Amino acid sequence: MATGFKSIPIIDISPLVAKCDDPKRVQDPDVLEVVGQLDQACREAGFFYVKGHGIPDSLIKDVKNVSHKFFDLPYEEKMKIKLSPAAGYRGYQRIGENITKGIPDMHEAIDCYREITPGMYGALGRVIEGVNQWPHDPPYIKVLMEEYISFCTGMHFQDSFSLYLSRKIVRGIALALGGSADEFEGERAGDAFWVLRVIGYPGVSNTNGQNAPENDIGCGAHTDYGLVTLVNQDDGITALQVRNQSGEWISAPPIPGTFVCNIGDMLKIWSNGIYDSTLHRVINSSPKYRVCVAYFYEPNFDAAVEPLDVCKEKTGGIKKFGKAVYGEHLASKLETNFV
Ligand SMILES: N=C(N)NCCCC[C@H](N)C(=O)O
Ligand SMILES: O=C(O)CCC(=O)C(=O)O
Ligand SMILES: [Fe+2]
Repeated sequence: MATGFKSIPIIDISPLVAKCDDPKRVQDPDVLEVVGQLDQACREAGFFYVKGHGIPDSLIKDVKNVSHKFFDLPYEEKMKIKLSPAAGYRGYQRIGENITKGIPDMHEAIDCYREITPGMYGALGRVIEGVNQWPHDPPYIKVLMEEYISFCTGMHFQDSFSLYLSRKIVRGIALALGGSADEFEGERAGDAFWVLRVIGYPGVSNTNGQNAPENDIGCGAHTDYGLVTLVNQDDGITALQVRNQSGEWISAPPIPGTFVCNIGDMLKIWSNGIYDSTLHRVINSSPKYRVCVAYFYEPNFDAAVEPLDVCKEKTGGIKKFGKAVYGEHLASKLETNFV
């Protein structure tokens, strides 16, 4: 549950990154220290910064630079990869196209999802079947984003997984909940779905006069849908805000070299509400155009999600949530996000 937190903690996860596959990790004091910090941050804010994550700083910067280059292109150029239901909701959405609680968001974006081939998940997967639409300009955007996705999700390297940042964080969270490290492997998230949103938020001076926005909300208050989100935001602009239990909006300013990490709806269910998917929103009140590359690490597309026994025991033995299917949750969001 989000408490009255006033700031968002910073966690150096390097011991977890280095040792999370070591069977002796549960006796390692450095790993246990990180696990304790994760537990506290997830209980109090549902948000934390991660440093010591191992993703090269140059790549973190390059994906933002290439995103700026894309959003700088003329509207007609960007519309060549227009998102549509027929394209599996993949591609470019113009400013105001994404709707949050009935209000158009003042952002533009490229939405990408892990590829779903026809029939892969039967009727459940149909809405999102398709391949990602990448622009031809800037030419290297596809390669760069795919490399970035590999670092976040995992890469097969000589028969074993390596560099899988999200999976490592989720392993730490599984231990923090009192479960085994592989609680979110197998049928739960062993074949994780993912989402990448390349997002652009106009600055206030860019939208004066004729293009005056209908509102100043870059992205309205929402929760994320899956397990954990890794937010890679532009340096120098404070725009992301997180709501605490007193209803105050706490800023999450960019801290160079870190990601902002937050809990999604499926982890709220699995944890039986011990961790909450905290409401957040984006308001870019700076004159500068802001980009954010948000990576969402999700359960298996067809995962049936219900409170873990270990979490139920900790919360009085009562299930606070019924069963949800991740793919259904995503589909219901897509229906209301794009009308
Ligand atoms: N895949 C994720 N999590 N996307 C987050 C988008 C949040 C805005 C959306 N209109 C909404 O209301 O959810
Ligand atoms: O732009 C940001 O900092 C966060 C974006 C976000 O919350 C989202 O896309 O779900
Ligand atoms: Fe979000």
